[in-house]
Amino acid sequence: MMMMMMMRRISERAATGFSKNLILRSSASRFHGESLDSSVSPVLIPGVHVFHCQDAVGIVAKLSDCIAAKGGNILGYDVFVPENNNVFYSRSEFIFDPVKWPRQQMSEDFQAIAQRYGAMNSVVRVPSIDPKYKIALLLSKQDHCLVEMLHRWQDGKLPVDITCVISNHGRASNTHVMRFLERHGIPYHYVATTKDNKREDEILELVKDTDFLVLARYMQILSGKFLKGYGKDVINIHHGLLPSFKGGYPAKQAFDAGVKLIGATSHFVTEELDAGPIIEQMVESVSHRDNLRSFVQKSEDLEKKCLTKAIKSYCELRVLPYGTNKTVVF
Ligand SMILES: Nc1nc2c(c(=O)[nH]1)N[C@@H](CN(C=O)c1ccc(C(=O)N[C@@H](CCC(=O)O)C(=O)O)cc1)CN2
Repeated sequence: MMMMMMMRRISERAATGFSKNLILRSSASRFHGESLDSSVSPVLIPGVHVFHCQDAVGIVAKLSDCIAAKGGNILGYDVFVPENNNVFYSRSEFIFDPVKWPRQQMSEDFQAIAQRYGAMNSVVRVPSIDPKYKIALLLSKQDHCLVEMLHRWQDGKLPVDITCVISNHGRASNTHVMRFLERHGIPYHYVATTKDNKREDEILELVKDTDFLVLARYMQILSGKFLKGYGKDVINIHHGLLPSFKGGYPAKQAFDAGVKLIGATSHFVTEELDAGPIIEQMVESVSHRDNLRSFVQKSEDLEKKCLTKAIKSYCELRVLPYGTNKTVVF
């Protein structure tokens, strides 16, 4: 539900669009097919479109015609039509000339098809024109997930704007994390919580302008009131292979259970703890030679990779709600 609100919100924002016909050479490419005019070869930029509607004949044709009619060239096209379930999902990657297909017109063209098919989701993004997703990161005491996300963000692998970091634990200003945040102008908000006061209203105020939230080992259970008040997607990383070992200390639960596979799970946050739609999972073998310390270390390594992959997929419009508690991840 929340993710659909998020997708719809992005779609609304995209529709109000960015009509700047910027030609950004940094992420542009030259189409090496037959050029329409040998004197001027257009600078083409990438776009992504995801679509989810009731299944019907001709949707792919309609969507591909929409792109081709404006001179766009489809580079990749994923379609999913589950059996016994009359729905259609697609994700297309294309390049186009923003002079020939202005950003606002692109939104209107896809919106017209979405209306024709009564689409549940239709979201288009042009990464080099549209603003990056704004996110806030929430964490508690451990910061290995935060550090990984900051490093991936710094090397450009996470195309987001980190508006702030919020934690219910304070951190000394001379730590690596705090120095990094200060260097990059990312505010750190220490919001101490107690069992009786989770200070959710203050957190809501701090995150009101974000597009989605990331819980990077945030050890407080968010209330349904908070999730409804925020109204957009919240992504969590659980250092266990859900649905096994929900709740606290999953690595110890797994160790005590004598498992031979441990894992990490990134999922959407719902009111019920560790029960939201799964986005990404990663696993690693363990054996009798492992101890609790190596379980925890391996879990943390998986956790970091799983979370950043999930966030990247989400930003690339690869993740769509499917049924009541699943996802399609293209
Ligand atoms: N509404 C939701 N909130 C949160 C979710 C979620 O799925 N739905 N995920 C958690 C993260 N998490 C596991 O990944 C988790 C966090 C906290 C606990 C827990 O038992 N917390 C204790 C307090 C522990 C402490 O203060 O150190 C509690 O709240 O009583 C279990 C699992 C984030 N929030």
